[in-house]
Amino acid sequence: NYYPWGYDSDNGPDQWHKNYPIAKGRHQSPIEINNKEVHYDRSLLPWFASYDPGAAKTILNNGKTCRVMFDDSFDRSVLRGGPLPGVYRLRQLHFHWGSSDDHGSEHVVNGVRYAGELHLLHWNPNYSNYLDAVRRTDGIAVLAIFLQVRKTPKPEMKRILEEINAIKTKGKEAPFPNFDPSILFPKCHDYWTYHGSFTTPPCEECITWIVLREPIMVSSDQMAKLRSLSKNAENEPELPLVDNWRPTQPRHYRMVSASFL
Ligand SMILES: CCCCNCc1ccc(S(N)(=O)=O)cc1
Ligand SMILES: [Zn+2]
Repeated sequence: NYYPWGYDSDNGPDQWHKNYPIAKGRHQSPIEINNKEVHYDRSLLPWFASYDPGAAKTILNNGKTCRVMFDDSFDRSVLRGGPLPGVYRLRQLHFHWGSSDDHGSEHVVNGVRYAGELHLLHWNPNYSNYLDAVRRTDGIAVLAIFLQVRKTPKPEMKRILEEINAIKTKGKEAPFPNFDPSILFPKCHDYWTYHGSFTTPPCEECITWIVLREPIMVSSDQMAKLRSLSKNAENEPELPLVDNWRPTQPRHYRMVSASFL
């Protein structure tokens, strides 16, 4: 009998491999990024995002995260440069967060956990579609940005957090027009990059990760807003949608390159 994966003890990250064997692969994400093991690669180029605000479509609570979907029917919003061989199309963005401000990110930097992590997912249009791209080692690129709690809220997060009330429960979706996610980027574009996987089932190892060194500052109230989402459907008992992060996975001699000294 089918039992959906999740983040609880009976269906959480330690159980995923039973239905998704790739979860025990050698190129899994997230990982711990330690300065001592990072390789400075001076050949790494800067990355560039050219996003069309008109590509933003809807915002959804899928019971696992809060996700904004974009029109990826052509090269309308793209990421290029950095470690990427060409342009990759923006398909969606989503978040991972904790049950309190002291944890919630998926990647961990020198032992530091952040309150959350924003993922912008892009796919390689050399492949016929997204599902084809997820079967390729160079199919997907995810730009990851840490959320750090400080007194000052990030005004650019307001637009997303205002929509939370419309998507409180699993399956709820609302229109989300005219949004350019690059307003969420930090000033500094320094990054680490390595080859890894989806951090949720099916855990395919198809992702070029681009993890920004500089976190964006959000307020504790803004994190509380994310935590006000529920993972249950409307007519079910309320279950808070929190701690939707996967613990770090073995690095297995993978090279983590840094674009900065
Ligand atoms: C075949 C279906 C592929 C899974 N598509 C959802 C998805 C997107 C992004 C991430 S993450 N957290 O690695 O960025 C996980 C799962
Ligand atoms: Zn993610």
